[in-house]
Amino acid sequence: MIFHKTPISGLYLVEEKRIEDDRGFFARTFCEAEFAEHGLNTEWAQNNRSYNVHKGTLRGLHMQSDQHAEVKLVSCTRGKIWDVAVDLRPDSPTFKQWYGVYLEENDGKYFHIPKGFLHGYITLEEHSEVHYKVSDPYQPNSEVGVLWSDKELAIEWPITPQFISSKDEEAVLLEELL
Ligand SMILES: Cc1cn([C@H]2C[C@H](O)[C@@H](COP(=O)(O)OP(=O)(O)O[C@H]3O[C@H](C)C(=O)[C@H](O)[C@H]3O)O2)c(=O)[nH]c1=O
Repeated sequence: MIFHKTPISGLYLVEEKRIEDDRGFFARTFCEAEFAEHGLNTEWAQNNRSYNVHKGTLRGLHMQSDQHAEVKLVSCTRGKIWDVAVDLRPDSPTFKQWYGVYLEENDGKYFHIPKGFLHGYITLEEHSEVHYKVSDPYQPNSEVGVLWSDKELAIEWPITPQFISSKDEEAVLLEELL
C-alpha cells in the first residue's frame, strides 16, 4: 500500500497498490504489517456502511470522546464525497485545524483518521456510499457533535448541504464544546 502523509500528524491518505494483469487487478485494502510499519491503527472493532440517497447529504461532525475515541479508516464505495477530519487533540500543534479529501468509487483510497478528530462528509453524487472501519465500538452516550458550519472551523465544503439530520442541524458550536 502507499501511505501519503498530510500536514496533520496521524492523518494519512492510504492508497491501494494495484497489481494488474489481463484479468484486472489485485490490491490490499488493509494490511496489518504495513499499517503497523507506518504507526497506523491495526485493530478494528466495527466495519460501518452508510448509504445516502441524495447529493448534498452531510453527516457529521462527530466523534466519540475520551476512552471511547475511535480511529477511522474511511473509503467511498459508490459515488463521491468530500471527507473532512478536524484535529481536536488538545496538545496537537494543528489543534482545531481541518483537512479534507475527495473520496470516490473505485479510487482505491482510504482516509486514516486518528482518535481525537471530528469526522464528517458531504456527498457529491446521489447514491453515494461510505464504508469505514472504526477501532472502537459504538458508544452513543459518548458521542460528541459540532455544527458543520462552525465559523471558527471555517470548513470549506464544496457544496451547500441539502440533507442533514436534525441531530446534526442542532449540533453545538466548537466554543461550546471546548
Ligand atoms: C455510528 C452508528 C450508528 N448507529 C445507529 C444510531 C442511529 O440509530 C443510526 C444512525 O446513526 P447516526 O445518525 O449517528 O449516523 P451518522 O450520522 O452516519 O453518524 C456517523 O457519521 C459520522 C460521519 C461518523 O464518522 C460516525 O461514524 C457516525 O457518527 O445508526 C449504530 O447502531 N451503530 C453505529 O456505530
